[in-house]
Amino acid sequence: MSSQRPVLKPYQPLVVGSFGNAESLAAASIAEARVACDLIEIRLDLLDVEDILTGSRPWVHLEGLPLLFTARRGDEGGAGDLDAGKRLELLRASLPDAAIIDIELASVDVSGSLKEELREQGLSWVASWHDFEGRDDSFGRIPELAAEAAKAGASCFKAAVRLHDLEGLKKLVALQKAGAEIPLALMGMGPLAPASRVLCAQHGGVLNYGYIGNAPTAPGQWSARLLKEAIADSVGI
Ligand SMILES: O=C1C[C@@](O)(C(=O)O)C[C@@H](O)[C@@H]1O
Repeated sequence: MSSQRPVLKPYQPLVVGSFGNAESLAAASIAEARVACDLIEIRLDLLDVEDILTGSRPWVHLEGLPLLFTARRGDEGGAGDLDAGKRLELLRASLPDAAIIDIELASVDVSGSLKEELREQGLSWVASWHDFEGRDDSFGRIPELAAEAAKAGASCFKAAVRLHDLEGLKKLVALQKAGAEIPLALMGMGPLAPASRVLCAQHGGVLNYGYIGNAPTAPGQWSARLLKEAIADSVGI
């Protein structure tokens, strides 16, 4: 299976449906997923890693929707604290089914050989970055991190930042509106996450994450179906 590849363009907000556990992935139907999202994120770190490395493909029933594969590192919210070697092995195992790959900006240095394989296969990758604490300096860093992602060859820069107040929300939306040299996907986490996700989609956010099933993959995430409806109702207003 090699799924169709999404085209990332500002002002065409795509909704990404993610699964917080193996049960939610197993229970999802392609019909339900098509209603909820435009592409699916498979969080490899949240699944049975050894099974996947020995050939299991628990996402195969979702064939037909573009699949984005992520093997999240522990210090950016990943489960199991997988080392770089394991995360690379997981991503490699997913390549035949992948439409796009997620690599943390902080993992780019150890992902050289994978990046080379992606290039050979014409697969693009999203550079991601997370701040689960919501540090004061995060907003100021986003433009330089996006520039770094562009320089490393990413086709999109995605950052998720915990928001503490309305000022933070405004700063995040202003950054999304300003854009970057590559497509940008900003999103808040925490109680202000839902508001931030609709506003960022309205202001050019290309990838907008929600969950399918019974467990979010980030604090404050909407269900993908509701997020898709909210974005469809509000983009262009
Ligand atoms: O990087 C992201 C974004 C995310 O952290 C969110 O905030 O919705 C959810 C993760 O599953 C995904 O890999």
